[in-house]
Amino acid sequence: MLEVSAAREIVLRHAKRLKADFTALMSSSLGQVIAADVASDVDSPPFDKSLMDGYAVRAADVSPTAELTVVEEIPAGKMPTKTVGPGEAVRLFTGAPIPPGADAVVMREKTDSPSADRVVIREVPTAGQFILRQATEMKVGETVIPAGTVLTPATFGLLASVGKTTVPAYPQPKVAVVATGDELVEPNRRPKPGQIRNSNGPMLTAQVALAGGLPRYIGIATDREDVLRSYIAEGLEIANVLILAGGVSAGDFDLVPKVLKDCGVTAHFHHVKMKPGKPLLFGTKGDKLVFGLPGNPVSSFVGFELFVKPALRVMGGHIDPPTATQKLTLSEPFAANNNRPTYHPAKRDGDGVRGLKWFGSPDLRAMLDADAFLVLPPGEVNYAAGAVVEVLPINRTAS
Ligand SMILES: Nc1nc2c(c(=O)[nH]1)N[C@H]1C(S)=C(S)[C@@H](COP(=O)(O)OP(=O)(O)OC[C@H]3O[C@@H](n4cnc5c(N)ncnc54)[C@H](O)[C@@H]3O)O[C@H]1N2
Ligand code: MOO
Repeated sequence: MLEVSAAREIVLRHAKRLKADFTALMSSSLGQVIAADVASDVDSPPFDKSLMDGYAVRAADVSPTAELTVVEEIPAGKMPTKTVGPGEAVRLFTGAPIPPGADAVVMREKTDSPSADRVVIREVPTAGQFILRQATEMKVGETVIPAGTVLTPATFGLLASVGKTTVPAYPQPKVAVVATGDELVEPNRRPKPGQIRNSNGPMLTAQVALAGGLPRYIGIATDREDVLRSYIAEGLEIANVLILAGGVSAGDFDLVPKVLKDCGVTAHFHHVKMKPGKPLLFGTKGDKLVFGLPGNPVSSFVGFELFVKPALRVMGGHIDPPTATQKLTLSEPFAANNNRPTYHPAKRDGDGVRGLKWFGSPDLRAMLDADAFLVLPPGEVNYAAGAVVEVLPINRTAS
């Protein structure tokens, strides 16, 4: 059976970055990755500008208690029309251009104004003070946002300052989600005897969104080949990635592997040496990726984190698949005995981590507090508090 690392390599070999397209700067594009370097079309600031409200002066002119003639007033947004000569000052405001001749700004609080055209300067300025030189932040033609940058609020602001309202970016992969199983009803229904609610659908669509994909929930496919076939066909039609949850193991009603094959999907693996989530299937049809996640909710969750999420990150143009594990110290003793490498729900605890109480793959409730998994080797483990363990962190929210 394939190790997790080998299975992930197979997935990543098939996950290709999507073709970049122009994206408007809207909240829905936050998190997308910019596909080409963005250069500035302006100097910023475009002129030497004042960092304070006050007076532009010639530093060499100003002795303690110098009185200067105010020759002009420059609000932000206006250009100076006069040169500051000896014994002269210009009244100006934060953001206003520095007039020629001046080489320092004195804050208004350090001055007195005996009349509209006179100012007494009560501090001796150093040359250059409170002046932000032209192009300190960026020069015309300079690359200010390299390809690979993620669209964040700061990126939006920077793009706006260089005149961009759209930018080439990798699209978010579209991900169709299908739940399978005759026992399932949607969450707004009361389950009848033998039924349970579909928790994987909402959980997986949320995981897709958090991983930077665009979820498209298709519905619950019953355990009939024709129904499953039509859901699979729809998913393959509308999305870059199709996720099915349930129906992938060995039962008579576990139809997913067979129907995927009928639909032209080539399976690359169908079992991974891990717990939970062993009967996980990965296949492709052309450039579409297909994941058959085992139906137990925590199996689906772990399968998504380990295999679907790295694929979505690559497809969305992210540079590093964000599934690296970390070494953390256990804050409490932890013991387990599993026959396969196991991902056990855990919670980070200060600088350390602790294993959560969990009875296995159907126990989604244990995930309520989880923000990581302990990555446990197979066999018996008996760790004391303070032992260093491998941990797979998970994002719980967008922040
Ligand atoms: N003979 C074997 N039986 C099983 C094997 C095996 O290798 N041989 N593997 C076991 C393992 S491990 C897992 S995990 C499960 C996964 O099986 P399936 O993917 O076929 O999942 P189902 O049988 O459809 O469901 C399993 C379990 O999860 C519940 N479920 C399914 N979908 C949802 C959903 N959308 N929301 C909430 N709960 C869901 C379902 O009712 C079942 O209880 O197979 C073992 N069996
Ligand atoms: O691996 Mo299954 O996911 O044990 O429950």
